[in-house]
Amino acid sequence: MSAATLVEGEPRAAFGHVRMEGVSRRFGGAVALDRIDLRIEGGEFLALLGPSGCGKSTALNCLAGLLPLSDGEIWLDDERIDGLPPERRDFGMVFQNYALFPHLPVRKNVAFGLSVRRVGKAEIARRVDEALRLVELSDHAHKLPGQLSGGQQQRVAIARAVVLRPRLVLMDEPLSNLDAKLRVQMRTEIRRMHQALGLTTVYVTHDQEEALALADRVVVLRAGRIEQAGSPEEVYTYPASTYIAGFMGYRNLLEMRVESRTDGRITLADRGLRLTGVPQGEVPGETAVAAVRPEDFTVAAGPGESGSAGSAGGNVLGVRVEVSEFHGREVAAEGVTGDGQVVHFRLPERVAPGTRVNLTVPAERVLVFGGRE
Ligand SMILES: Nc1ncnc2c1ncn2[C@@H]1O[C@H](COP(=O)(O)OP(=O)(O)OP(=O)(O)O)[C@@H](O)[C@H]1O
Repeated sequence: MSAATLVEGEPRAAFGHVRMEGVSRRFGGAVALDRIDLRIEGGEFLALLGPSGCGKSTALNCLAGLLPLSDGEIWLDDERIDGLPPERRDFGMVFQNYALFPHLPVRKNVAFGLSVRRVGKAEIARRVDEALRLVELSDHAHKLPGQLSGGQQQRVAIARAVVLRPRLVLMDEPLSNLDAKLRVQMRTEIRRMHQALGLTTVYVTHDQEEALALADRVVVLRAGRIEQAGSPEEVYTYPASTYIAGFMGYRNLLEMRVESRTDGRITLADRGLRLTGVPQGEVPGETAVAAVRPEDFTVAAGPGESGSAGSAGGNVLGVRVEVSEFHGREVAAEGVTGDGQVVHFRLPERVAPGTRVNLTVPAERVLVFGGRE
């Protein structure tokens, strides 16, 4: 199989791990990365996730050697590498803008790095053939980049990086210029290729779905610091803060007064709403934030009042539907409580604005955080 022969005779990961230790990067007075400690295991697929400006690209560029560090060190096993120029790190980069040579055909674009490294002609031909087969572009080898679609160009960029058998592949939002359908297709291809080649990969994205789908481990950055790191399942199920919860689909972040605490549960009340949920860590203050995913609300059958015990053994909220949007398999809805609190939820079908519904959500699906951060 082409994917296997591309790394024939080589270990799946050419090192044990890469470590960033206390890495900071400042631009003038602005701190883009603030004392990052991160260990990337050989063979793993790690996603750096966060909103625009949180420091993702800076972290990647520091790893690549394109940006010098303001503080800290980068190690590859026992070798300190932060002083090495990019070409001596032996890492491959894939950017969102492909950065292909427009005047060179696909084949020469992919061969370029090998020619620079003075690899023999026969060896170049063999490895380029394999890389093109891997990204399913063998039939397009003689075209110029301008004659290819965006997705095909991005596949050339990926082939060009992996053909060098880099120790680490660094990808900076490689799919962000593609349309939604192609993005999902390419995502699967990148995952498949990682499974076949086992190349250690660091992948920067602001798209939580992409990070969760691709990565073995997700590292969420906030203002230059690591806010949470864990498997996709961990970060999705147990977000460490309201910031992460907001990223992981907890669209309802309701700041409310703490009313009572009983063993393992906490009840919040405000604006005609009462919600009982599970505290996430310490919740010491008089106010807290209840985080609920829209899809965790279900529409209750009978009439009820906000705060009464629902059949789900949890919470009941009465809301007036303001907007309901058809999304194919489901209807996304926005409603308000009697006291004007906006709530996002799902409906089985579209309803007229003004319709009153009762929503229930079990207490286990309500995460309570110590405050909006
Ligand atoms: N060359 C630079 N000069 C000055 N400030 C910079 C420079 N590069 C980045 N920054 C600042 O550092 C911070 C982090 O930027 P970075 O590009 O790493 O964020 P990002 O998370 O990758 O964002 P995006 O998703 O928008 O690319 C931002 O506040 C940014 O304005």
